[in-house]
Amino acid sequence: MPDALQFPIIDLSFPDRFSIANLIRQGCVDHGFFYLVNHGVDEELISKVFEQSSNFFSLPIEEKMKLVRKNHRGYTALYAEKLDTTLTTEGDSKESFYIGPLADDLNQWPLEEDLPSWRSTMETYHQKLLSAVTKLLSLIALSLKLEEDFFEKVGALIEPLAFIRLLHYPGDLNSSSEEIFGASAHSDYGMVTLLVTDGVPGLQICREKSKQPQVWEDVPSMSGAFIVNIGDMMERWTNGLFRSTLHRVLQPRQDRYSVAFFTNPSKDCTVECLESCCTESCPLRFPPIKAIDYLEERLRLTYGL
Ligand SMILES: O=C(O)CCC(=O)C(=O)O
Ligand SMILES: [Fe+2]
Repeated sequence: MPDALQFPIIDLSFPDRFSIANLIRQGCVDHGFFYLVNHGVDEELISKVFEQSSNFFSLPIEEKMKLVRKNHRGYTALYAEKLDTTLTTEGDSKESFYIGPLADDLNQWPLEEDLPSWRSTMETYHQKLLSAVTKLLSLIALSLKLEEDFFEKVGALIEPLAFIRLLHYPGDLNSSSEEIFGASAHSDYGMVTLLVTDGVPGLQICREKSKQPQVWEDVPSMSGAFIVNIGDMMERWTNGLFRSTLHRVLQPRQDRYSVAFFTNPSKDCTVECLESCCTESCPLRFPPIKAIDYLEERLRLTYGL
């Protein structure tokens, strides 16, 4: 058995930004994962989000299906999504709910009389997370020896395509198939993801995607911390220097809830290899691509649209 994973702990309030940036670099190069503490998002708000998430998933399926996913917002039922597109089995044993950018009016919301304060809780969470991610991205820019406002300057943060995903993995499914996962193996598509779980284990990473047999290691959750992981678009920007690590969630034996916050660049932002990351010994791996084109292609593959 490999030793338990130890990711760096990044303290967003730490005054020495350069030493924090170095630690971020280490986390992103070695694992593509780190923990984030003192992120400015209240415990109380996080608890409210979990409570409201459980309120929604407890509704009868007919009610949930009224908000079925459209424009990548709303409800996705159990087995309806398969993150590992190579698997031939039925989909992942989770249900989820997406809430996208607040400004464009595409979100779907439960009625206020059914779930009071649901919408306002999620909107507050979206705003708070976006502000934490914006601070984090300035440190990520420093960690890449760029100016702190690099991601603003390239237009990634004009109207970032940021999504909350509420997740529920039912614990009572008793599936006999070993091929069914809560969330099958995947990497995230965007720049960074901030994840918080209810502490029920299940998340695992595979650090060497192409090594066979694959080695999967448990990711412990840390109370009060976000688990942060690098997504594919950041991997493309850094020509693979920062890893977008394969991860999955095992089917839990008890109910498991988590909340992911995916940050993708604004739709017209071009994701192209940083000059400092393309060298003779590390030639260009990914051509430039517009964020929206990349995201839509990945969603098409996942949802088979
Ligand atoms: O629920 C988790 O712990 C991870 C979820 C995840 O990886 C995802 O939604 O992309
Ligand atoms: Fe993920």
